Amino acid sequence: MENIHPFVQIRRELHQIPELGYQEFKTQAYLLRYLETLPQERFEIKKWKTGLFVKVHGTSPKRMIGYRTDIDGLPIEEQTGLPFKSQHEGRMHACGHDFHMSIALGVLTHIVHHPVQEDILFIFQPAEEGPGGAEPMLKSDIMKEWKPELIFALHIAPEYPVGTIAIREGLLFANTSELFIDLKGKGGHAAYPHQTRDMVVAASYLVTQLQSIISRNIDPLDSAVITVGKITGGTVQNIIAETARLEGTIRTLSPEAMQKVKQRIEAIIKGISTSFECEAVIDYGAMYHQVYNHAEPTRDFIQYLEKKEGVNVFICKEAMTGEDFGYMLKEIPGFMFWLGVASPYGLHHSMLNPDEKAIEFAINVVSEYISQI
Ligand SMILES: CC(=O)N[C@@H](CCC[C@H](N)C(=O)O)C(=O)O
Repeated sequence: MENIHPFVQIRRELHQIPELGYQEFKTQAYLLRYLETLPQERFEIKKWKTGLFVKVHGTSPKRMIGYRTDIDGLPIEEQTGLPFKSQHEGRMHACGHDFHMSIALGVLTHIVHHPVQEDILFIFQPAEEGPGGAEPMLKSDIMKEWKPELIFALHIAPEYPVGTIAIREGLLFANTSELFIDLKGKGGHAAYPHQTRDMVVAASYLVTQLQSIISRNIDPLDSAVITVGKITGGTVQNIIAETARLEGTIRTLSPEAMQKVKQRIEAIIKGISTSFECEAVIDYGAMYHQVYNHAEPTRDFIQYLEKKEGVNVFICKEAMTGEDFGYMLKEIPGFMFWLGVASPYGLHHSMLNPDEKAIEFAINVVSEYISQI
């Protein structure tokens, strides 16, 4: 029989029950059940919506250190065919939050059994993929009372091998904003387009015009992304569509570029509604502040990693991914890093299959880092 590492087993169990933001009821119950198996006098738990705060007591605390993990899954139908694949139809841990949680539980367990001087606050945060849990958790009464002086988090990185930690001082992840555009024209018979205002055609022009913002309005030495991930519209093949909806996301390397992109989107939408005689409504949904690693704690962490055997530290470029952990770093000094998990398929892919050896590696690296702070 295969000898499975206990936190790999936990990852596999969590992998089977992915839930969307603020619906993480089974996940929260799973985490609580696990915490019941540990010596209760060593920590305090406070529930926050579908998330949790767990404060592990230090031996003679002078400050509190925060370690945050996200807990939600994505609306993706898993295609890995793994024996422990998602049991929730149309839901998948395709961004590694199952890894993040099992690593956090592994570190928490280590700290419970090997007490450290400082109080350690484990933050199990819902809704990272949207609509965002970090900002409201930060503003909660619990975090006013339990406010760490240093905070950090990790994210799995399919493109790096196990053993690699990628990090940089300053900007790590982009500013993000969701983007929803509803178009309303006039439907009708497919054979009489002149009597209608076709929103499939309007939406098609709109998608290509949006891309011109990136190529013509953003400084080529700066960077921005507009991705339209979903288009819906119309009812059947021989009826002209009265409505269409675009769902997407905007990514920029600076808050200023985000403002510029939004101004241009609004100008383009005005043009579309004039030329296609339609109504157009924009909703920006959830916005995430950039993830900006503070210099001193990042340098300290890199120095710690460089001394540690078996760790390959890679100073990476910034990425256009978003993370609402950026809100926590806006208020509290700290950092985020990428953890190599060597998967041929990337984040948000239905075949994502990270190498589970990264779990034990990360538990060891993070536990030891906390122990030596
Ligand atoms: C690490 C990661 O993949 N994060 C997500 C965050 C999504 C924020 C929001 N729903 C948006 O799409 O703007 C990402 O897609 O980068």
